[in-house]
Amino acid sequence: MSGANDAAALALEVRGLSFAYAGRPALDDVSLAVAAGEFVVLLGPNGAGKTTLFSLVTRLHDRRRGEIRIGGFDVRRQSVQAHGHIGVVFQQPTLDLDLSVMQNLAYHGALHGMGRREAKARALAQLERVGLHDQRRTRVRRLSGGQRRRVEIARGLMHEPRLLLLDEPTVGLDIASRRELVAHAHRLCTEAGVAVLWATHLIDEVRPDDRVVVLHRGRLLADERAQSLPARLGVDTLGEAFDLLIEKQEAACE
Ligand SMILES: Nc1ncnc2c1ncn2[C@@H]1O[C@H](COP(=O)(O)OP(=O)(O)OP(=O)(O)O)[C@@H](O)[C@H]1O
Repeated sequence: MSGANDAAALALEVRGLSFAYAGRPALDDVSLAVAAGEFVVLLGPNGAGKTTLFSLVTRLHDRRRGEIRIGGFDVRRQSVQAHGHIGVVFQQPTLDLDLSVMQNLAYHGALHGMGRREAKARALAQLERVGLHDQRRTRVRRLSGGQRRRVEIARGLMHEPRLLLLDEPTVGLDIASRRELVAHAHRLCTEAGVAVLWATHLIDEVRPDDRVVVLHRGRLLADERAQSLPARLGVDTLGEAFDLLIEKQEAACE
């Protein structure tokens, strides 16, 4: 199939990506690949460029340098195929609070060209997966923050994407809800084969086995297993390793 080249095994491939807001660089020569079914943490402090990267992958912004492929498809030249393979949970919640859970999901299904019956079946399946089947008739306004996030994940998976992007999905949630959401995202990879790129600034969301990609001031500073990073940098914890990488980058920019 055209576009499904050697990179087809990769859910996401970003090569040499650079982007600036009105001349101010936000991403500088970023390259990164996420394999099918892989869980990757994109770790960076506020302003690192995480949301900008997601905006370029989803084509909210397009004036950039570099290459982006989703499931082997180029996001510019094969936009329909590429974006058919992607689900997104944005940093800012985007559910309609006055509609029920099911109505929100049905709306998403219609946007993706699903018939009503198909949309309903897919929505119910995803709600079952996130444990919100019983809440399907509840207005979103009445759900907790954690439940709303899970509705957004269910919505993002209705069209069965190969890649799910989550941009700081735990903002505003309590510790138990955060932990549950992280566990859920890992299950999506192992049980459903979805590749997940999880953007966060919170070190405690990273598990030792996770591959962690550190981004700061638009540059990739590390890309390796979380457990190997501290030893490589001669420190004890991932938090210290993260601080050290940021300090070095700050010093280099001065
Ligand atoms: N619309 C915009 N116009 C101008 N500059 C922007 C815009 N959006 C982001 N920036 C700048 O680009 C840089 C990267 O921001 P971005 O939002 O991508 O970072 P982030 O890692 O997602 O941060 P956060 O965790 O705070 O969301 C920052 O310096 C930010 O000020």
